[in-house]
Amino acid sequence: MVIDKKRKRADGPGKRVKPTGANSKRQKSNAGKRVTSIDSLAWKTVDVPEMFDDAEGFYGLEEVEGVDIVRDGETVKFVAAVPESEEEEFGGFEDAPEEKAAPASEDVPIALDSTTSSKKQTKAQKKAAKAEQNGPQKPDAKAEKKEKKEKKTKAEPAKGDPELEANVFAQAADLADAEAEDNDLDMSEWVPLDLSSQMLSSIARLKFDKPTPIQARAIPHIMQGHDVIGKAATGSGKTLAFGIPIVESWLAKRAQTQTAERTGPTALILSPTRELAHQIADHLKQLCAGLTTGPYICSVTGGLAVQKQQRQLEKADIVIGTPGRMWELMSSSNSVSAALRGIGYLVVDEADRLLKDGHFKEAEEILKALDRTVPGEADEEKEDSDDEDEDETPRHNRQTLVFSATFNKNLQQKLAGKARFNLMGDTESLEYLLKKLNFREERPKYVDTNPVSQMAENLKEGLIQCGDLEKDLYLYAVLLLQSTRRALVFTNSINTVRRLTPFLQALNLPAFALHSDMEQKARLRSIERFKAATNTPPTTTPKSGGGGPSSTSSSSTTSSILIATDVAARGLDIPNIDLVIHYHVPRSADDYVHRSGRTARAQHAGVSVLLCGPKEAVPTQRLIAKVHAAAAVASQQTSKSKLTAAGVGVQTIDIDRRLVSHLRPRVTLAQKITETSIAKERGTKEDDWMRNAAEELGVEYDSDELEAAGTWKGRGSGRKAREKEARGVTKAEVKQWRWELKELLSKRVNTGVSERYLGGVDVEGLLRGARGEFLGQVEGLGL
Ligand SMILES: Nc1ncnc2c1ncn2[C@@H]1O[C@H](COP(=O)(O)OP(=O)(O)OP(=O)(O)O)[C@@H](O)[C@H]1O
Repeated sequence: MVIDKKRKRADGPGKRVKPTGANSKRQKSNAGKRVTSIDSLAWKTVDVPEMFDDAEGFYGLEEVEGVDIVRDGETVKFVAAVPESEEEEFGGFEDAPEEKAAPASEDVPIALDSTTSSKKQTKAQKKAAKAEQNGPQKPDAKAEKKEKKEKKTKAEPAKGDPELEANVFAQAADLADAEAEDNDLDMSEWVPLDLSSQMLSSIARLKFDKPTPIQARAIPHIMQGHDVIGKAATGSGKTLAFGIPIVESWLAKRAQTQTAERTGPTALILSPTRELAHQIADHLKQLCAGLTTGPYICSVTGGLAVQKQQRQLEKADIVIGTPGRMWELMSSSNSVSAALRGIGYLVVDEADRLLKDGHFKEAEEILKALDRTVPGEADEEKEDSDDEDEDETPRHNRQTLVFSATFNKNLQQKLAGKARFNLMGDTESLEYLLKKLNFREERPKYVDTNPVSQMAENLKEGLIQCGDLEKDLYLYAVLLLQSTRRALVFTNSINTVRRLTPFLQALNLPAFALHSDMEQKARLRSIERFKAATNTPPTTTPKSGGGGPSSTSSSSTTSSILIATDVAARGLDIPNIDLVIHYHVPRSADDYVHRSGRTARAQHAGVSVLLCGPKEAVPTQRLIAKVHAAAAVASQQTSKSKLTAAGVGVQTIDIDRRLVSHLRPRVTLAQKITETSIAKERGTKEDDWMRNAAEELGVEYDSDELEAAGTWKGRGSGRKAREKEARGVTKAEVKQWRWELKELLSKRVNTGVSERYLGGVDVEGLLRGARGEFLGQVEGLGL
């Protein structure tokens, strides 16, 4: 039957339907078919004889076969075979006559009667059951919420890319789901940043309902194509401030090319430390986890297999690397360098650190390689511009983004527009490197969200004065007194990390080490263990009649402790670090800011405590005053000179010395055990080394003789003597110390400190004078 016979249509070609049978009524068995709209039928163009080519009304004729035309009251329906791919989606006709049920069969998967397909039946039943569980209001509420959100976020489907369009709708639905789960996650504060709905959905999955100030201010500049220098307090979300626009750019590029084919890396992110590089990669992966298709992100750092990283680099869209390994790979492969010359973004994270500390040379080489003009690679425009002005005109088309919590002050003034970069002077300065970065714009956008303070808002700071040789004791006291989930202890030397870790472990504290001399895998393992440790304070076993820590594996309320050098000072974002202890005072104000910034991140609270020897206290107060003075003056509290003298911003903590003295016997035993084991280990290593050297020289090795010959009284001789003494300690003595320490740890320390702070102190018993001296309530560190 032809329903639209050879007629010319203004809105499209003519159509005719060839029904399967003469019966125009509902078919007896319509198994495998369904009612469908006329436009979604499988129309085929009809070959029209040449003679009709130009004839009025004879072009563009289409026909379709195998369609039943069914009269349904006053209307006509088209019933056609369903393509296989759609079978799963089909829900069955509501009005199908029950008695016409077709047998459920693989070959006839779609029946007019919903009861005939066991598969669909189960699906429908599940759906119904879910609806029942959710209650009748839920679907409507969800739809309402979704509609509201779509309006709010102005989510527009990407045009012209059906896959992306489908993704956008899927994401919008996911976003609604994510929101529904999270009750009222209102994402409206992200709207002014004009992000894609895919991106909004991914951010919603992270439960970040609003941008942080640095994100709100830096993202629009970056998305408008500017170079940006961003300064914001530690833990304020700088990673996503550059990460979101980079991923957005990748999504846009992919939508434009409409192909899965790679177009080379989009961004290179340089990080000063390996851990930070891995963390940035993880953070960006988390951001992209909500995308249907995300960029391939890889980290390129020292300490891990080069070959694997080379392979990953070949397919990477976003590369995060430390300068050393990055340069190693770039200098050994032209194709890697060539691919990176096409990046859209170069990010220098923790710029001020990256450019110091031995990274400078490699960073400079990388920058040179990125800007190198290679015959065949350079386009004419670039070559012309090189001729015109070699120094001033950037030879690339990338945006440069530089971020840190601290930037040198002169630089800030210069960036504020008072002067051009002055290249005379220290070549290893940040200024010099910024010049080397070869910004695309003459003046990059400078975004400073904390012009007066680099410290996190919710950070409390304290300083404890103690004897030079009492730092171990006070470290232990602070760890006991300050209830924490995770504590991070900073030292200035690798040897101190090596000593403090077993020292705290001997005291039953869960300590892990991190320093640059460790194998990379061990470094990552330490961080993982530190992170993995339970967040709930360890349980304590009350002992009868006394106050003090319990006999459980940990005698403090800290679930894990990381002892680290400054390798952990920058950028590391580990949740639930509530306490940072500066066992050694930081070397600079910036180091203080970054170390302390490992706590009180992302609006959480945290405490930073400095342990200062007698000579360290005054200069440290001054150093911290420097960090705080600007903020205090800005808030007009008092004059700058007064502030500096008073050491504003850090209060002195007076821990009751009687309490500390109660801990001394344990600390002394733990020190002896640790030092003996380190000395023995070192002695064995030294001994082996000397023996090998002697063997190579062909002389006889006699350790006593050699030692006597090499005896000197200079620097370090005291340590040598102590080590020698420690090496002489017998196994039985060490065993005895361990037993004594175990005994001490199993007894409660009668400190009188409130139960809250010493995990199970029998305060009431102490008040009744049950045992020992009651020292009064100590409210933690009083911070
Ligand atoms: N918009 C947001 N809302 C809530 N939390 C966020 C948001 N953006 C980032 N965060 C979280 O804040 C924490 C700190 O972010 P990030 O590590 O980027 O800080 P940072 O400014 O780079 O710190 P640092 O200067 O120490 O390197 C991270 O755990 C991150 O997941």
